[in-house]
Amino acid sequence: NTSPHSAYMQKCISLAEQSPPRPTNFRVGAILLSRKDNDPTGSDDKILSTGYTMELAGNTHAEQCCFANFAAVHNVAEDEVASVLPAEPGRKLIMYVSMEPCGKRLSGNAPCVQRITRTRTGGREGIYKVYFGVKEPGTFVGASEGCQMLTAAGIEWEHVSGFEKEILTVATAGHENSEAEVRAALGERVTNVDDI
Ligand SMILES: Nc1nc(=O)c(N)c(NC[C@H](O)[C@H](O)[C@H](O)COP(=O)(O)O)[nH]1
Ligand SMILES: [Zn+2]
Repeated sequence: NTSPHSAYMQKCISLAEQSPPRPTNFRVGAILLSRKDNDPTGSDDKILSTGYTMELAGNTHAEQCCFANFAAVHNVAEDEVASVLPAEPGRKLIMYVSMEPCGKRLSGNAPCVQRITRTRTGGREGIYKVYFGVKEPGTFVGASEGCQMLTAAGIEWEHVSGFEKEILTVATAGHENSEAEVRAALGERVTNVDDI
């Protein structure tokens, strides 16, 4: 039985490729889905929403757009998305993102970890686990703390390896010296995922 992670990571990369290149952020893609418990191949997955950086007007992140798109379909604002996310017994909400959700944003806008954590308000289970393809490089905020913040919020996360170079190349396409940045980020990649 094959794991579905690689296929979803490749889908996140194709989503990220739709993002307009900018020197001031990363091009990222995100998928929100509902997965049946004990379904390791994701054979019964239900895709709920997708998003990519700047898909929606303004300085928007992939995860933010993913939530906003779902919220819009259910006639609520993005910050109310928790109230319309499905909460079905025997199923979990899972997010795939090409890059580690941000814990801080230079713009000061709400970071995506906060948006993910917010899905758990009102006693709702919300997002259960986040899969990402690469840690956020230090370009904008230095050492990223997204996954530590997810852990602190009781949200599981997992690094899906094998796509780092591709994800970083897409993410930094609008940057001054994308190649050097990718090389540096790959160099700074921790050898032991547990050190992430
Ligand atoms: N996970 C993630 N998804 C995105 O869609 C995106 N653009 C980033 N990027 C993280 C980076 O840290 C911020 O883009 C900079 O900190 C600038 O902040 P703004 O984006 O202007 O709020 N990270
Ligand atoms: Zn973000």
